[in-house]
Amino acid sequence: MPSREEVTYFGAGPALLPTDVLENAAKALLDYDHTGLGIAEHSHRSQHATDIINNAKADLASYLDIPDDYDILFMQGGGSGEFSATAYNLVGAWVTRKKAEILEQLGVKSEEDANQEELVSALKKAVESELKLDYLVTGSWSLKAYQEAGRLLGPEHTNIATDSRPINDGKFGKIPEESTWKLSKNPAMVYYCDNETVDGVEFPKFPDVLAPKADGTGPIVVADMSSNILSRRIPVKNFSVIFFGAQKNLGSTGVTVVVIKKSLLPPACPQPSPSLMRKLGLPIPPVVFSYETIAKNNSLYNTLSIFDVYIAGQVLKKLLKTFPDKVDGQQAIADKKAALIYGALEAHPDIYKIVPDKSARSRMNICFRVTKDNDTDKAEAYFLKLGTSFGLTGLKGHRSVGGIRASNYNCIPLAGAEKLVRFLHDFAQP
Ligand SMILES: O=C(O)C(=O)[C@H](O)COP(=O)(O)O
Ligand SMILES: N[C@@H](CCC(=O)O)C(=O)O
Repeated sequence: MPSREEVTYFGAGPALLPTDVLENAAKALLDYDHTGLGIAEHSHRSQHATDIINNAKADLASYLDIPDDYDILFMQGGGSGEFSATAYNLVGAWVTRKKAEILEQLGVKSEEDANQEELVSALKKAVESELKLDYLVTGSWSLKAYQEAGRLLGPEHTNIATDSRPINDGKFGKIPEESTWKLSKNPAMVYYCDNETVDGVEFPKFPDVLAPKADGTGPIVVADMSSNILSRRIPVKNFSVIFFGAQKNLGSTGVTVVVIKKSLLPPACPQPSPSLMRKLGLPIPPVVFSYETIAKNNSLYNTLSIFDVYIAGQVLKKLLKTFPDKVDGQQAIADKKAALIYGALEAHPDIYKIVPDKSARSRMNICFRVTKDNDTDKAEAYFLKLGTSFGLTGLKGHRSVGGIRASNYNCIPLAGAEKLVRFLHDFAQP
């Protein structure tokens, strides 16, 4: 049986966690902070829990330079839960904005003062003719998010603003030119997945076409950063919502983080009443997916896994200690590891074929095929077997696409990436 030190695990998530964090967490499971009670046993209503949440929020804000006009929520339900939550909450916010516009047109101050029939009828008309959610479909996860929105709202309210497959032989692997995107007029949100884990595609930078204008106005941008958060600097100000599951670059499976602009929360933007949404034929989020409920309760509307927040908090403390220049320091290492691995693959084009186009290659999930003697299946099976025997594990591609995938998350040490690079060169020898 190999020891922890002998294995470099390149799985796509859950992923490696720092050993010292796990050692401390193991102790905290038995006795948290000399209280004689483990961290998973303490009440989520205790001061300990509140401190853990507040410290993790502050450290995340510091590490990523998240401005004060954003809130940070810890939620449950994973990435898939957020596919639904973003659609529910952003549609609610759209209705709130539209309602304010209509009330102004009607010349009344508040919803109560309006003629209800008139208001509902005008809103219904707006929903039918204008309500759209835009999706940039560049891989399996953004496709799933788009499909979920269609399931919840009806496909007539969703718009694929761009789809990578038609420009790449029916497969994901490229990001279409921004000039070809068909964005809707004032959509409830423009949604994209910054890094597609399954397909190895990452946006090289924030899309220019979505950037706010000089006066600060611009589209409402929502991004899934589940698999590349904390690995590079992001222009937080350009986003209305950023979400990510913890289990790749932040911590253990069990919490999903939402970074949300406060202007989407009360008092600036309260969600419409359930009865209004029902009259409009629009869905109402389950209360645990309501951002305003979670924000109002500082992520403790219901029982949260404080143990998972604790681990995320410990990882953040470690990152802040390791990188005085915060996420820029981590970015330099992530980029270096990715460049080394891609370099080794490119050195043997007869054996390795990198799946995505060079312009959209992910630094986090390096997807490639292996062929020897014209036999890909045999070569990949042998690659995985041999890799495992050298302690290089978790390299199998996602079951939907096959191939090999080396996930280069934060916790893969440089030495681990270098070991993979040596293996790639050795394996390529005749
Ligand atoms: O993006 C990925 O990669 C993921 O693994 C998803 O965020 C996972 O989603 P859930 O399984 O948490 O729904
Ligand atoms: N993030 C993992 C999980 C996928 C899954 O749920 O199948 C991956 O992309 O491989």
